Amino acid sequence: MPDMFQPARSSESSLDPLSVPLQPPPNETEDEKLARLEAAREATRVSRSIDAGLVDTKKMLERKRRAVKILLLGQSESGKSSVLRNFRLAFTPKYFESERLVWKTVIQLNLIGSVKKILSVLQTALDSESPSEPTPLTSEHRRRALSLSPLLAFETSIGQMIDSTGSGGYIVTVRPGGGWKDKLASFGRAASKFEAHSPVEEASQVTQVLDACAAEIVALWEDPIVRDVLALDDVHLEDESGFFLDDTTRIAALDYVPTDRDIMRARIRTVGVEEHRFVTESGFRAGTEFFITDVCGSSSQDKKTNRVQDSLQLWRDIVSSTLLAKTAFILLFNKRDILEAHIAAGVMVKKYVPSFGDRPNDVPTVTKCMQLILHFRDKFSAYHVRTFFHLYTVC
Ligand SMILES: Nc1nc2c(ncn2[C@@H]2O[C@H](COP(=O)(O)OP(=O)(O)OP(=O)(O)O)[C@@H](O)[C@H]2O)c(=O)[nH]1
Ligand SMILES: [Mg+2]
Repeated sequence: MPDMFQPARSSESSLDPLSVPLQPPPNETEDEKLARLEAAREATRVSRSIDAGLVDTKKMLERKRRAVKILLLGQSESGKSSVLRNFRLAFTPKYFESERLVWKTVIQLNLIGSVKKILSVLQTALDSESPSEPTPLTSEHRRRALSLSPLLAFETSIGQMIDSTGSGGYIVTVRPGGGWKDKLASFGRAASKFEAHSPVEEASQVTQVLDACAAEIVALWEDPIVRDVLALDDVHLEDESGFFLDDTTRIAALDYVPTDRDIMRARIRTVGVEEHRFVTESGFRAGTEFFITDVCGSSSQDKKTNRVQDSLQLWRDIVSSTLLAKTAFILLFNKRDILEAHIAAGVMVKKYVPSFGDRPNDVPTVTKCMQLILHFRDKFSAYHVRTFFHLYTVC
């Protein structure tokens, strides 16, 4: 038996070290030989596919290096995913069109979510009724709530189908990745034949039940007693995102197809991080490759902190990051239409931004006066010198 601890002889040391284990064993049978050769072929195939994967990865990284990369940041509900949606409408219209039916289901779910919220407030009011505190709700309200209850089951079943995380309260919340869109796409697709309990059948049922319930939903939402009960509970659905109750008749129609505007107003909460890669189909520099990363936003747990302060804090955190020292920033002052509506309703900006002071409380002053921008810019330039754009937008 050879001594394994003896140094190899010089003639052996020049051998390829792999050649020894790869040599056929002595007394190899024909079957063993075939198996060995097959294993070698398989190993070569795997090795080549790894090489091809490495080449693809290298190409992808090179493409990514040259592509436009955008990271969307902002607090929850600030409109990050809407910016992405707007972007796709403008620069990848064919893709946007292909997703229209996906958004139909999201909008239907938004509408059902609002109904669910109203019914929950009414239920609480009915449950807490006492002789000393009678509720203005009547047996007719009970009947209406009962007649609308089948709608709520759809929210659960569609949520399960798209693997909704369910943590968004009345808002659809999906896991990262496009999986939910693929499921909703098959869900919303029209089909002449469908299997029992298939997504298509369920989609058709949601549309039919919504159509059948439309008059009841409209009556519920337009009922002054219901509005009073909601207001007493400080529930203002019309100020919430994904609000479609004023459009019930149109959305619940059997032949409803969402408009671009509807799609922009739809609300679905992002969780985790999603990277979207696409090549622009039209517009400025068509053919440009983009990687846009959309992340879930967070909101301050402190209810006393208003959203402007929350955004400012987030902005400070971002601009002070040394990792982003050389990154160009685009600061979007979106939801300009909401600002206009709030100012028209008499909301005083200085209540939320004390440094706004006693300037005229009108839209041109708020948007044009650079107080907010300068505030942001000061915070911005205090840390680093880099490219900075700001835009006012409406989704
Ligand atoms: N009126 C109005 N609504 C807007 C505008 N931009 C966004 N929204 C609405 O605001 C809601 C929230 O927008 P999203 O894009 O889902 O917000 P997000 O930042 O992605 O939120 P998370 O995914 O929770 O982090 C949606 O219902 C949008 O339709 C705007 O300019 N005007
Ligand atoms: Mg989002």
